[in-house]
Amino acid sequence: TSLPSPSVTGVLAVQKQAMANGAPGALTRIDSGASSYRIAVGKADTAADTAMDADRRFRVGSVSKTFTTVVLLQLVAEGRVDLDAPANDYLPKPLPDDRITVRHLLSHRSGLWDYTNDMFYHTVPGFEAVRNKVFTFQELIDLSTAHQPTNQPGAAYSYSNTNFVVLGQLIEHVTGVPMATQYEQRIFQPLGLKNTSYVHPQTTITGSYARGYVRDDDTTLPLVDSTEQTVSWAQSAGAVISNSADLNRFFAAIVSGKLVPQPQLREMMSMVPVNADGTQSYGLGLRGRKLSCGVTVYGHTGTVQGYYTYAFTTADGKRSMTSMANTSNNGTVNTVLAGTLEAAFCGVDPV
Ligand SMILES: C[C@@H](NC(=O)[C@@H](C)NC(=O)CCCC[C@H](NC(=O)C[NH3+])C(=O)[O-])C(=O)O
Repeated sequence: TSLPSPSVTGVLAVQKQAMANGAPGALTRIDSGASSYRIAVGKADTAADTAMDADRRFRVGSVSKTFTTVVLLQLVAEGRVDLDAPANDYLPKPLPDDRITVRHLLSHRSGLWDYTNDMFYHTVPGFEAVRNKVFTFQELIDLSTAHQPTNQPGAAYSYSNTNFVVLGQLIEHVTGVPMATQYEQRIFQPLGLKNTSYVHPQTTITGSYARGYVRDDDTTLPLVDSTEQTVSWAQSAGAVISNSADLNRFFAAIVSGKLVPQPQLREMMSMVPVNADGTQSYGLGLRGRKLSCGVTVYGHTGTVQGYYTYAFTTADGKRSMTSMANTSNNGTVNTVLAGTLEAAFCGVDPV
């Protein structure tokens, strides 16, 4: 199916609206066949008054979950992990419920409590308390299992960072190889993702990058520069650094079968609706969004202190889009930024 041409004016309008609602800057890159569009507004560094540009690196937050999923599904294809086996078969310390399977973790159906609900109840104090901390996977899992589950295993979709922290621990326990090496050898190097890295627990972003600014719960206070942090509170659930070109290439490679063999890709892209009107769905470490022009795009969103990300591609990988606004704890900006999907894939110009 041929898509409408991307609307550059539509992307620009959405990015300006994001700035009007408090984002210091925003960027979008669209790759469509042989054409690339790079659109940026505002500032990458407000103190230095540096302009944003679409090639800058940033923290991708939960888009990291798809990187972790690719590693896991490669292990499934290698016969080293069974999707429907109890996760406890592969963990150093058992989860409280033996009925939680690997698939439950990948599809956010385990019921494991999301420890970030407590950790970031107060946004800036919560962030300041952990920004230089280094956690083990087990410490994060223990924070979660101190709470009752949100649902019986498999009974409901309940998004939780804990699921992908458990998957990081599972991958390291099964292979004896750290996540950083897994990402590097199985994804970054084979795809030539030169602007993508996993430097946990280092706090700095190398190369050309955008600084991120988290908004205080008291919105009258100035934004807090949240660029330097370990992201140890998320790790395999949110600590990857990348840029728009690399994320576009990553998602196009996934749906084109370049990273995950067909049998596992089919599992990954078996989407379950997660909202009332069915426009949003979740597969295995993958979000689906049905847009106004009838096309469904596949990818992931990300929220980490200072950065909102949308990274999606068409089912055939022929058109990909990544957009980022360098603020967070600002629901309006997050919602407004989703408009880049309509502009990029449906040619919608909101003005
Ligand atoms: C939802 C998103 N999830 C992620 O990207 C994961 C890694 N991030 C979170 O769970 C949010 C952590 C708090 C952010 C903080 N918020 C607060 O502290 C709220 N009190 C902030 O906005 O910076 C996704 O999957 O798309």
